[in-house]
Amino acid sequence: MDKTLSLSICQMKTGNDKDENLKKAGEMIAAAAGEGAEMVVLPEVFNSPYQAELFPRYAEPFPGPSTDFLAAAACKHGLCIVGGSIIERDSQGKIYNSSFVFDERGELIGRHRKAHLFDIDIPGRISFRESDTLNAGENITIVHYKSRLFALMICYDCRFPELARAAALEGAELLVIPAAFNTTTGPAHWKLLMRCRAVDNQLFVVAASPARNPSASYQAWGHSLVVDPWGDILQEAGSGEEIIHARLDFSRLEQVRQELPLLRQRRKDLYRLDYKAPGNGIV
Ligand SMILES: NC(=O)CCC(=O)C(=O)O
Repeated sequence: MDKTLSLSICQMKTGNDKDENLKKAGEMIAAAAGEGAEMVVLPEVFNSPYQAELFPRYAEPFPGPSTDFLAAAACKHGLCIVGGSIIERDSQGKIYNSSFVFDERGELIGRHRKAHLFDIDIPGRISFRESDTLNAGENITIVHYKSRLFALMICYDCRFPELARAAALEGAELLVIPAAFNTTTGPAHWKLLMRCRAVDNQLFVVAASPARNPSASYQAWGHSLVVDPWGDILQEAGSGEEIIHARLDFSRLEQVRQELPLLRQRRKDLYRLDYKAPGNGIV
């Protein structure tokens, strides 16, 4: 079995025009494919502005224009696309922040609805309430791809270590996290959290941010990252639009887990994590 996975993160600048956002994503996916990516990861809410009051206006069903676009792009370039996230409207009219994953045949292989909604209030700095317009997802999401298991989380989900630990206990070797931290919490916590999740669970972390857009109401932090199971940063973007590439070598994960066998050394007689059985989120 091939022990490597070549992946790219498209740190794209998003704006108000959905068609333009899809066009930009298409160009960046094509460029990543040209570099040999087997998996391409887009940022959180890659097709619309990240602005809670606008979510209902940009929401769309599955299947819909954005997921059709992702499936077609995956098929055209013969790679797996983790389609960042979009605002998904279900058949009852409820909306979610959802990530859809398509394999190289354009088949849906996973969907994660953001489980922890981003509701924060740091006076004078940033206030955001996803729960004013969004519903929370109810599942831990693990996706099979090329004999590997990866967990899907969306942005604020990464702050909840139990979610990542549950995924690791279920065999995930990679956390894929479409995200959009901001210029208040980003410099303080972005890299720290991504490295912590990697080190706690001895797995790869791939975190995809939008590029900074000075005219947006929400200033994304950027700095998309790939972290290895030792906590080393394999790649980091700046704040502007760019594509970063990394080759994940899963023999490194085996080595770290063998040399420092944390997952086996847990004291299950002292503590225990209960969680709902994960799935691929496809209903
Ligand atoms: N989109 C989000 O969930 C933002 C999360 C964030 O910025 C944080 O600090 O957490």
